[in-house]
Amino acid sequence: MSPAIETEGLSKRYDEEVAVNDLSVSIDPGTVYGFLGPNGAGKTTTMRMLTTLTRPTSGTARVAGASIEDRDTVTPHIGYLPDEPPLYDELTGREQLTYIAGLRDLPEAETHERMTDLFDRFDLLEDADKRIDSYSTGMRKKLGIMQAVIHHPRVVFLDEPTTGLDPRAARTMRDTIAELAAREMTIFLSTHILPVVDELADSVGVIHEGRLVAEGAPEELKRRAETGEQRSLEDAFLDVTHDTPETNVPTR
Ligand SMILES: Nc1ncnc2c1ncn2[C@@H]1O[C@H](COP(=O)(O)OP(=O)(O)OP(=O)(O)O)[C@@H](O)[C@H]1O
Repeated sequence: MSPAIETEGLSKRYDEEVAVNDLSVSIDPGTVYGFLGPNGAGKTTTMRMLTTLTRPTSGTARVAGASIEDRDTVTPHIGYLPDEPPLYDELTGREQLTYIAGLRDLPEAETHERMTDLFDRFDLLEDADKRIDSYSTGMRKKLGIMQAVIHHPRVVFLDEPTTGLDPRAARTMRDTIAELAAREMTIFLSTHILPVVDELADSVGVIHEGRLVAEGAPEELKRRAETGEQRSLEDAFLDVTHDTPETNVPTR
């Protein structure tokens, strides 16, 4: 079974700033991979390289079996929910999804069926025909994930998917992520919300100043290597990123 995501020495430099430094990971299909790191650690830059939106300075990566240099082969197999979902404010939610499904060459009947299911699941049926410029932040986020998965991609990249959602919507988002993973979708999940990672991730990578500083199952990261003592994922995160509890790392 070839990895869903595989990177080898992936690096991105902006002038003097090394945003991502020699990143090598291998992620199996059907895995939820929690990608953690403090602000400015290199998470978004990594996701932008893996989704072919920005080119690496050096190193290679394959996503869903194709090189990220081969944008046309990669993009049909991936979905991406960036921090700010790319939406057309003047469209309605339904028009936006129809447009995206059209770009993805999804047949009309399937589009209709999946759209109805997604609007229902995220409790947006009543708002489906309202213009996006009337949507709240949480509603935009919901529509953002809907358009990231409507074509049933093999690999989906989610940047802070639960931020801005109320508790019920956050629950729906977590349930949806778990369901997608059960359907063999690979989820690359970047978030600061450690309980979400703790609940969903099969594997966790921690990036700090562009480098991968820890990787393993959440349970492994929580177990102190030397003593076997259990600690929280928050403690583990703060430890490997050399922050202290005073540095205001959001955990909810
Ligand atoms: N277009 C750019 N030009 C210059 N520097 C950039 C650019 N994009 C990112 N950087 C820098 O690269 C580093 C990594 O940024 P990135 O956005 O990947 O971090 P992040 O882990 O996603 O952070 P956050 O959690 O705050 O979203 C930061 O120091 C940032 O200033």
